[in-house]
Amino acid sequence: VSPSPVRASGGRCAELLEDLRSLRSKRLVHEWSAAGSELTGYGRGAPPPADEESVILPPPDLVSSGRVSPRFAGKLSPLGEGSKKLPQALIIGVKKGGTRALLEFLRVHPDIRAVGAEPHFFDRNYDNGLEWYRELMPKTLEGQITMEKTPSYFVTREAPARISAMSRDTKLIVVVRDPVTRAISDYTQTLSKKPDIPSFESLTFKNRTTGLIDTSWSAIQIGIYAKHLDNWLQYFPMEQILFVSGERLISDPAGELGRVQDFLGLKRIITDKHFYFNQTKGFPCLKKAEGSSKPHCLGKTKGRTHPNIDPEVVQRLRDFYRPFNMKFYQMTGRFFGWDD
Ligand SMILES: Nc1ncnc2c1ncn2[C@@H]1O[C@H](COP(=O)(O)OS(=O)(=O)O)[C@@H](OP(=O)(O)O)[C@H]1O
Repeated sequence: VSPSPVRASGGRCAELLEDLRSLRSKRLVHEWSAAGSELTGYGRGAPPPADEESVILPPPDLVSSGRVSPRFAGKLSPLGEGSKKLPQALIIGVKKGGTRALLEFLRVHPDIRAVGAEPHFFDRNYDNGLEWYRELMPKTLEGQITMEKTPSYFVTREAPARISAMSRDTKLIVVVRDPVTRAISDYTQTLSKKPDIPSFESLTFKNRTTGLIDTSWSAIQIGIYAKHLDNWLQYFPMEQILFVSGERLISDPAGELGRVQDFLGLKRIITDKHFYFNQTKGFPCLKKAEGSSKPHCLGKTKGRTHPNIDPEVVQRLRDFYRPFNMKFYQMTGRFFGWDD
């Protein structure tokens, strides 16, 4: 399924609407199994690759005319009441940090309404305009928070200014994960789509003999969190950014969700009662997913087995990231424990 928007024109509308209907039902099937999202333009010097889930954006002209069913935007209130609002909170990153898990867990909260797919508005689709973006949102009632997640925002240079122009009060959430594991996870995702890419070890180095790391490789670049955060701090105060530990989101999901609910000013409704540890999956899962009474784990693209990486290369990467991690702990006032 192509992640790029399709444009409708004149007489082709009915046909396109039909296509969209079928694409949307595919998206719904894929929502939790999250099969989509794979990387394009992967390579040295290329911008950080796409990482979205199964993204199917409705065509801008259909969205603005209000003719597209709001199903893209997630659940409606039972009577279809409320109005679409621009998001007050965003999960901006990081890619492979655990952003899908966080969003799906948050959606259990009755005061949160979220878009299922990644809109990529503040990076790829900004030219479509804020009205286009607002149309993608689910309807909310008074007091409910509208959210979306697009992990590439964290590394998009223009994103802080654009989000601040939408609203200086936007609350930002970043799920961070050990940058070395994150890089391997990122590589694993690419490898699953393109089995012929070079080894992780060879992509890591500019020059293996001198041990010079290739920081232009997006898998490495994304993990220099302190550098990216600097860019956000030009536009947002630290109090408006919450950092969620990707590791703790797995070992103590209720604990991290407690912090997120506090940050969003919500009652702590999501608690340890909502989770169980699924032995087969090896991850926490929801006892009941939003709008369902059945247990739910994330799909098979979440929690993949990583290939074994040469331990010397892993160590070299640990040494590379250490000073950036220290800086990041200092900036955020939170110790994430990646360098023990
Ligand atoms: N509960 C639960 N279930 C399954 N997976 C979980 C969960 N919590 C966190 N994770 C971790 O989320 C990692 C994928 O991160 P993202 O969802 O941010 O990826 S993406 O950027 O949207 O592609 C994914 O990375 P990999 O393990 O490398 O596949 C998981 O480790």
